[in-house]
Amino acid sequence: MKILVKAPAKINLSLDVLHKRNDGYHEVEMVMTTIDLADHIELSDIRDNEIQIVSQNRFVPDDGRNLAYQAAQLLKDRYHIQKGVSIAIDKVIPVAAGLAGGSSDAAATLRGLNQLWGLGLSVDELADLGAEIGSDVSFCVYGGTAIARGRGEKITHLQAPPNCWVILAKPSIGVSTAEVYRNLDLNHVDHPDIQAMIAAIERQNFQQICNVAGNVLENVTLKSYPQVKHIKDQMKRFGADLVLMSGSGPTVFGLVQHDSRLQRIYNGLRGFCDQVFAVRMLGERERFLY
Ligand SMILES: C[C@@](CO)(OP(=O)(O)O)[C@H](O)COP(=O)(O)OP(=O)(O)OC[C@H]1O[C@@H](n2ccc(N)nc2=O)[C@H](O)[C@@H]1O
Ligand SMILES: Nc1ncnc2c1ncn2[C@@H]1O[C@H](COP(=O)(O)OP(=O)(O)O)[C@@H](O)[C@H]1O
Repeated sequence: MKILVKAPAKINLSLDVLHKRNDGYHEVEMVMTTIDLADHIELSDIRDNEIQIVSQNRFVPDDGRNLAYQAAQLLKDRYHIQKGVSIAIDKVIPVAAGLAGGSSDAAATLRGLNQLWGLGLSVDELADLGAEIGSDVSFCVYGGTAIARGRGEKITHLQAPPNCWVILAKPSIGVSTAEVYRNLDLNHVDHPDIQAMIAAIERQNFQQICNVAGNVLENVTLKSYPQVKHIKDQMKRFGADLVLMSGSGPTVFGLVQHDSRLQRIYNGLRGFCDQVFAVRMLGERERFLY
């Protein structure tokens, strides 16, 4: 049997880091939302009792380093599954981009194998398993829009932000999340107002969302990679309503409400940046509920 699952990327509308914890992780408070830029994953039964990763993308590991592999291994171990699976990843989300591509592949694999292997797990159980793989995996199991706390795995659902375009531009560098957190100096950060972001989403106030958005990791990545600053400046100049880096970067996203400005920003960015996407937020329309 074969199962197809969609693995959408996320952006962080706001990202705050509260403190460094004793376990080495950072306590965060983030507002995240899934966007219509997705990897497609095909899960197929195979004869041998093993996990195979198939991907055309040379940046995607095909062994135990792959987060989708880790998701399958976790389910096999926890539920004593004596079956094999082939995981074909059609990679659309740029790798090491701050868009949670690997985490979303892992989450999609958890959802898909739950079906393929008839495990009958609830979405909350899958999210708990996801937290064992990575901090962003629980959010990706649910999708939609949410506040993520703890190290990212404590999820509170929110309604979708008002409809708008999301323009993404990724410079041709990859960023290590661990390194960005390591270089963060919590004595010198401007904390975004997460409560104001939540209120703005609840009131469906697009302008207020743009006013209060912030990401404490942005300056860390900007310092090491001036290309990111250049993209930010250009996206602002072309007229995006909000311009912010997603997660640990280096992808920069712009929010735009009016269709008329979209083409201008997209074309302007394509002039000097290879990877540019214009997509919609998925909001809560495609929250995974099973
Ligand atoms: C920054 C964020 C924002 O959404 O996303 P990305 O930029 O990676 O997409 C996340 O916090 C990333 O989550 P994720 O990529 O799942 O992180 P993990 O694999 O769990 O951790 C990678 C490394 O980042 C650091 N880390 C991660 C999460 C956290 N709350 N504190 C940390 O200090 C740790 O050094 C850890 O070893
Ligand atoms: N399925 C996967 N897709 C992409 N990268 C993966 C995957 N599994 C593991 N990785 C590894 O995870 C690292 C982070 O990738 P990714 O999840 O795309 O970025 P980010 O953490 O910035 O959102 C990459 O360097 C890559 O080697």
